Amino acid sequence: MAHIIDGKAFAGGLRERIGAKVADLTARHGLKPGLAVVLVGEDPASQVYVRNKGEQTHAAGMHSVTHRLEASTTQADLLALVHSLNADPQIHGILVQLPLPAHIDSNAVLAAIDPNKDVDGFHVVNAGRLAVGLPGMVPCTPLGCLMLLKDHLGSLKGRHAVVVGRSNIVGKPMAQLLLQADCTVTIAHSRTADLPALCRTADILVAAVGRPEMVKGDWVKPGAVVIDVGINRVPARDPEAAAAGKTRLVGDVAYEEAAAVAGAITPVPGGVGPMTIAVLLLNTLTAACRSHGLEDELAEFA
Ligand SMILES: Nc1nc2c(c(=O)[nH]1)N[C@@H](CN(C=O)c1ccc(C(=O)N[C@@H](CCC(=O)O)C(=O)O)cc1)CN2
Repeated sequence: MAHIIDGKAFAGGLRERIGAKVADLTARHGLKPGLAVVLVGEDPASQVYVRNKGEQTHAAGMHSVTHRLEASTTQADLLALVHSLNADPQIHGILVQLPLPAHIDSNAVLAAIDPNKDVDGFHVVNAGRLAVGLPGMVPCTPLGCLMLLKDHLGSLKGRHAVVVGRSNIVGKPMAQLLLQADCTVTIAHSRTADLPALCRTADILVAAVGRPEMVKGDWVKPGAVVIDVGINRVPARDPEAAAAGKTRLVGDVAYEEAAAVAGAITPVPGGVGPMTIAVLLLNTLTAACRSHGLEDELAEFA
């Protein structure tokens, strides 16, 4: 049976270290990192994530501001808010929660965020910095996955990593990070020929496709490390509960089957998910330190 990679525990430890660093920075330099989160509309999952972001930012001793806007907010009003946050010296990180309502062009909004305050790492300038190996803001979920992998494996050098999924916010940055860590990287997707056979060649298999339990146990090479980025809500197992509308969370990996073959695996929930917000705090700390020429303070998080 595979080792279970406990992302929840790792994220808790990381948040504690960030909190200690924030207290230290505030005492020595009067610097209090500030994060602004913008939510448009009432998507229930987004409301939970945004509330958690606010609570965890506050718990880490940071300045936390949440802007909750109505679903009917115009793109022009949202852009005006982003511009005002870009100009606010108390705000070092800006995050616009996705998805945005359909009438808003997400790319236009992400492009309006100052790249140095783009703690999501979604701005094209940060995607470019990552691609060419320059310091920038790195998307939270892939960076969290990399941290879990390094914590479990140590060096990733020479390993074959297969990333299933080619999104701009997970698949592509994940592949870039694995490449920087000296992996041999293959990006696969729904049109990849014989996906199961390709996955079976992976020492590190990252599933980020958004399809419940798509990656089966016989897609996993014995001993491989499986990182499940998926968060899918499906009907509860119990038919009565399902009929009553109860749901459960599953990843993109058929967990039981894969855990029987893998060397290590992240569960859902409790694996990659909690890393997303912990790394958001780290990115906010990073943005704050860089804005004050205090990059050296970040050495312990490298
Ligand atoms: N602007 C952004 N929007 C979205 C992002 C993002 O990184 N930036 N990611 C996701 C949602 N997300 C954070 O925003 C997020 C998703 C999941 C978790 C998490 O801790 N998941 C738990 C389970 C939670 C549950 O019970 O529902 C887990 O996997 O253990 C945190 C943050 C989309 N939008």
